[in-house]
Amino acid sequence: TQTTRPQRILAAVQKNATRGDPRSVVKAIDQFCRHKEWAMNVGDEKGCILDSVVTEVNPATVLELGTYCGYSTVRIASLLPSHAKLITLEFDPGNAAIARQVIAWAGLADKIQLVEGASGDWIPKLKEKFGIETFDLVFLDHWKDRYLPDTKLMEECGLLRKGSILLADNVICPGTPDYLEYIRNSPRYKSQYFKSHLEYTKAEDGLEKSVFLG
Ligand SMILES: Cc1ccc(Cc2cc(O)c(O)c(C(=O)NC/C=C/[C@H]3O[C@@H](n4cnc5c(N)ncnc54)[C@H](O)[C@@H]3O)c2)cc1
Ligand SMILES: [Mg+2]
Repeated sequence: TQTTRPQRILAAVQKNATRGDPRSVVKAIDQFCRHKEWAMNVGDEKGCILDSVVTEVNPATVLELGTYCGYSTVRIASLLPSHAKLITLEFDPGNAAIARQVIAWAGLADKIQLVEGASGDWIPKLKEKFGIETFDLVFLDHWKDRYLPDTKLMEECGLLRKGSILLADNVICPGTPDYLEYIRNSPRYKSQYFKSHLEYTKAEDGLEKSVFLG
């Protein structure tokens, strides 16, 4: 019977990556997606920008919207300080199941809380459920029409503090026009665009980094 793309990604990790070595998991997925089968991971080029933002922010609390197979989850968590926690939301059960195994292979299960459910349902519950005050860093990489409503929801739920960083993937391709318009024109954010390319291709894409000003 036919496997799914996430299942093929997990197989590539289990075949080519070293257990407990997050960077080898990242490398195995990038190799597979570059040479065998494209997939919507943030990828290595934008991944290096992601790494630099994570290293600069050195966050104690991270929220990721849209786990998919766990590529960026593992990439971010591999750079976090020991006490830091990453919560990642994924509503597709198949993707969540694969991501859990990718995260386990990387040896990062104790740093990552994968929540199976929709961002709109879960963002209002994160404080009470996980004892989170605010997030130091949010990585947005889920359905592009959810970036804006979920950002407004995070504001309303008091999950952002002065200095919280939002990092959004795909602001050019597929594109998130309503989010960009809002975040670039809001007096409550200071934004910066990092030009790059759509993962594993030559098409333009980029990350938008925004600081919440309170
Ligand atoms: C035209 C065109 C099409 C596609 C591309 C290529 C391209 C390149 C990229 O980097 C991309 O990130 C994407 C993209 O569409 N990403 C969507 C990612 C979804 C994952 O997140 C999950 N999810 C989606 N909404 C939610 C939600 N509310 N709560 C919880 N999980 C959610 C889904 O279950 C998936 O696991 C596409 C480029 C150009
Ligand atoms: Mg993306």
